[in-house]
Amino acid sequence: MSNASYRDAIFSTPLDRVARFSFDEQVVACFPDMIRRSVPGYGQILGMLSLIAQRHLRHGAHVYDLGCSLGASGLALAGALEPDAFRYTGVDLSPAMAERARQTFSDECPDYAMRVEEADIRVLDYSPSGMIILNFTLQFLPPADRDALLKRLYDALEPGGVLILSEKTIDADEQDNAWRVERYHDFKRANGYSDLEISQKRTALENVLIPDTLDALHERLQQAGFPRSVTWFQYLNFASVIAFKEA
Ligand SMILES: C[S@@+](CC[C@H](N)C(=O)[O-])C[C@H]1O[C@@H](n2cnc3c(N)ncnc32)[C@H](O)[C@@H]1O
Ligand SMILES: O=C(O)C(=O)C[C@]1(C(=O)O)C=C[C@@H](O)C=C1
Repeated sequence: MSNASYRDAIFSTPLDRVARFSFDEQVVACFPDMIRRSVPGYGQILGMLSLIAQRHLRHGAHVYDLGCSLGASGLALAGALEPDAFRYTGVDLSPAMAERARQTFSDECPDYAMRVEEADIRVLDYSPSGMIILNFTLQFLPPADRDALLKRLYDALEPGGVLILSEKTIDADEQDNAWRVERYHDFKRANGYSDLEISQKRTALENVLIPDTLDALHERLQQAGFPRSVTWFQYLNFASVIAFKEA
């Protein structure tokens, strides 16, 4: 597959039937553009990952990036840390994503220990890790599967390890939620998406991306065993949380 990246125009023409959103070849081909124009603060979240790693990661520790897509988090870490500072495993269920992430790492950071596994993160046999990144992935799992996964990740973390959980969120208050969603649509319009694209993408994501409230995310983390979790980033209906395992 080519490593070229295209502008996201998937929902730009009227579709008779909008199919359920999936991470297929068409999405892979424009994913960097799609996520940058669709997730408020995406670049800032990536930039902060390496600063968090510098503070919390033991030298040479293992890092998981679950639902790694094209490996943007891994590239951000490799861009800021020395090759012996960490070992990285990206995991993605989409064959097209995993294949391209693998290619990107061998092209862009051949001196770093970067692996990509094509697997379902719900059934993976986890190795001990110092840091686990779940960037906009938990939201795509059926809600009933989320607590069990977080518990397994807590168990896989070494003492003092951290989990970074970034998600699209929903507000419990209907009026607050409506305001955030409307401003999010303004954000998308300002990034060049038309009303048609916004509306068809919304339909495609229905029952595929099921957001939790920020409170529910903290609750899930606590249930999983984490004694402490902190919201370190929020921009409209997108947020990132860090959860700490006891040292
Ligand atoms: C929004 S993308 C993640 C973006 C990526 N973390 C980043 O920062 O660029 C969600 C990814 O999760 C993957 N995914 C969804 N369900 C999965 C599962 N059960 N196991 C592994 N990967 C999964 C999808 O294939 C997709 O690539
Ligand atoms: O476009 C949207 O409405 C989104 O929710 C953005 C979002 C996400 O949050 O994961 C949805 C699908 C793509 O993976 C990229 C970004």
